[in-house]
Amino acid sequence: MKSPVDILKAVRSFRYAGAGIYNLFRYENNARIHLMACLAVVIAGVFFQISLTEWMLITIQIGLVWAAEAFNTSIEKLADLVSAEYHPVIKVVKDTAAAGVLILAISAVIVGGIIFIPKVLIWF
Ligand SMILES: Nc1ncnc2c1ncn2[C@@H]1O[C@H](COP(=O)(O)OP(=O)(O)OP(=O)(O)O)[C@@H](O)[C@H]1O
Repeated sequence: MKSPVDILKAVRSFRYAGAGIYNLFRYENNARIHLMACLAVVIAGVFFQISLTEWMLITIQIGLVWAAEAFNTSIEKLADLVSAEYHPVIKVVKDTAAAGVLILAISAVIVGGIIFIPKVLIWF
């Protein structure tokens, strides 16, 4: 009887996704900026000993921004393949995909501000 779950296929999918993550941080400038911002937030989280709930909120925000960056990069690559020349529709496609990243990045900054600003203000 054929197994209902193809483990090898799942492992291969993980490998492909891993290659995607590697390419994202290796070649995409914005993804590297988000990686550095993430490291800064994790260091700040450890320094200020933030709560479990705050860690969960920050983890969700980081995941959302990275996922948006991955989708944005994927759309950009596909758009470049579809039309290397300037095209007004490609402009809308790329600008809208970038807007998705920006919206989630702003939300991450707001959440980070709500968590960290009161902790910094205690010093003053
Ligand atoms: N083929 C195109 N047709 C129309 N506008 C384009 C085209 N390529 C890029 N653009 C415009 O330039 C902007 C930047 O596009 P680009 O692909 O260089 O993205 P990027 O964010 O600089 O990413 P990367 O540096 O990773 O390639 C787009 O948001 C869009 O406004």
